[in-house]
Amino acid sequence: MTAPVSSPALPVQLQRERTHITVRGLSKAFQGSALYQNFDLDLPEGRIVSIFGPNGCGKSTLMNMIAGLIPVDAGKILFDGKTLKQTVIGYVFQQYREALFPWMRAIDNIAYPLRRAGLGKAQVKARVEELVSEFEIRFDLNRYPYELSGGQQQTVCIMRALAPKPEVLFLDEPFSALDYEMTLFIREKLQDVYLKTGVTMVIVSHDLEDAVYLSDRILLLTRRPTRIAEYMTFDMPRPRTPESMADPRFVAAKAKALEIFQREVRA
Ligand SMILES: Nc1ncnc2c1ncn2[C@@H]1O[C@H](COP(=O)(O)OP(=O)(O)OP(=O)(O)O)[C@@H](O)[C@H]1O
Repeated sequence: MTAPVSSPALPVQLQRERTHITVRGLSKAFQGSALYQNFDLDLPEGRIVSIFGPNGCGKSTLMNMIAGLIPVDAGKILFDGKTLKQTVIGYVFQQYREALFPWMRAIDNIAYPLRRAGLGKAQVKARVEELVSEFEIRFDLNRYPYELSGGQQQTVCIMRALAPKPEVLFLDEPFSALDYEMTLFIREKLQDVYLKTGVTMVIVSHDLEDAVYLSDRILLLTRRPTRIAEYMTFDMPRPRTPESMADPRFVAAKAKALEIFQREVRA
């Protein structure tokens, strides 16, 4: 029997892996200095991939080129054979405080992309209610962003990004502005959403623990001009919990990633 492709609860090795995003011949330079030269990458469908590497190696630039926020100098990026314009994506910014519209209640922030896409009142309401139930929201979404905690604001950002049912969710350092308690909370929410929807996720991370915890694959980058140092697979079963961090498989994966990272930093 063949395992279904989109069943994130199954261990990765039991599932067939399909490529979702294909990056070919990507080049990018800033002020004449090459960051990426003829860079190739495949990102799997229905998986969580973290991007990790030395400071300034181009983690955010890579994700932002794939998400269409930064133009490429050369190269081709396709989503299941389609262009970015033909693909629904979601994006979660690092600075949640600046990402939400302060003049809109949380609920209107979440509904914003749906209204922009022209959905009717009833459809918007139904989708927002679905998200509220998926996220098991227990705070008042009629509040304005400034009335919410950092973790609640980041939750609203993630709900807004997921509202149009994106094929890919991009997250740029989603935990870096959060304290540890909130980091654990948001990680759990992201994992829940992933288990429920199987959405492909790409996460840029500064923190090795974050990079390993949620991921099926960890993309370790070199110093610039940036290449792939290693594209690790981490197939520890889900759901992962804070206790998973003491699991020998987690400890070993983190140690391996750290070793590669240190090698690259010293290179
Ligand atoms: N708009 C820009 N103009 C000039 N240089 C840029 C620009 N954007 C990024 N860079 C340079 O490109 C390199 C990669 O930047 P990027 O932010 O992608 O790296 P990063 O790995 O995400 O960094 P960090 O670890 O510091 O978050 C850095 O050296 C940065 O200074």
